[in-house]
Amino acid sequence: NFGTVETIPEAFDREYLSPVQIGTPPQTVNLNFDTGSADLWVNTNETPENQQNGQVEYNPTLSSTAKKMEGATWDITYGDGSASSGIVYTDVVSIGGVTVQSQAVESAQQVSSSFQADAASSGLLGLAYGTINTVQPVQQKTFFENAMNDLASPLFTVNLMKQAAGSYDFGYINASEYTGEIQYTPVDNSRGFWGFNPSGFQVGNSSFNASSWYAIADTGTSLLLLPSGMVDIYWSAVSGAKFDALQGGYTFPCNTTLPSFTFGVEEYRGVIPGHFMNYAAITKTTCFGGIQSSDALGFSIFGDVALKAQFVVFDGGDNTLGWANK
Ligand SMILES: CCNC(=O)c1c(-c2ccccc2)csc1NC(=O)CNCCc1c[nH]c2ccccc12
Repeated sequence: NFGTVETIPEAFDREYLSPVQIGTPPQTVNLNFDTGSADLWVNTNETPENQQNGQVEYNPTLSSTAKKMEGATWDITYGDGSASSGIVYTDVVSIGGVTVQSQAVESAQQVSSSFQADAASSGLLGLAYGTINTVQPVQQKTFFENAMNDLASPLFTVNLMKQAAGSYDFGYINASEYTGEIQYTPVDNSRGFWGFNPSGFQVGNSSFNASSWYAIADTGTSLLLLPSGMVDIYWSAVSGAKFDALQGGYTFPCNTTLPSFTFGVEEYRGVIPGHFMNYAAITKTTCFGGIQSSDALGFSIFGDVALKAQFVVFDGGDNTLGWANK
């Protein structure tokens, strides 16, 4: 079978939320689909009231198909320092008509401040490899891993848009969502991520700089995080841009016209329009850049700033990533 679900951007395209049905009768919660992690966790009736800000909850006691996974716990800390933890149920989970009968649904008994403040998001739905799922003592599979063998094709596609509704498709490739040919490239999943090797980069209409490095395709990270050498070259082409240690990255005058950023995947060239690199206004006149350094991380992250310019196929059958412009 196959299915599609819309995904809606929050302010600044900071994150994208999609409706998910959990339990019997179905309870719909809006979750952040995250190809950079592998836990499906959600605010529930067990989440402390003082750690919530109006989020819609999943209540397993109201679901006839919910089963507590005795003795199971989860505890996740993301690179930005945010964290959550709790206990585990299994229940029926459906996305866009694709149903998994027994999906591990992780109930949050603790969420850190950035999640507490995020009123629109009821949690995350991990789409990375289950090898980094945090449930103990028995590690759990992601929704996609559980659904994969029943899908027409063992893949899902990501079509994020700038300040507009996009979609996650499961089990099929919708040719109307991209232009040209899809460039497939092998995935390095040794760290549990959808890792790949870009082949170089280009700022605006300048020459292409061939280079090979390791990056991950991560819908759960907002920005495009790249080696500082590339980031410095990009921002040196923007008059008035500067590294602002207080803001923790490059800022630039909001009224500047920004150059595009092109990345290579083998022979393919993915183009990110210049205006995608304006992440958010800090003041009336100063804006924060969408391209920032990944040096502190040790690897690059193609987050939403890059992904919203592309149509990306996440193929769990042959462990490849497919890239196309749109
Ligand atoms: C900024 C979020 N991204 C990360 O922390 C991250 C890092 C990472 C590692 C070190 C320093 C900064 C980032 C590596 S892979 C990676 N990707 C993920 O961890 C993907 N999941 C992010 C979930 C997430 C963390 N904080 C949020 C706040 C709002 C919505 C979603 C989130």
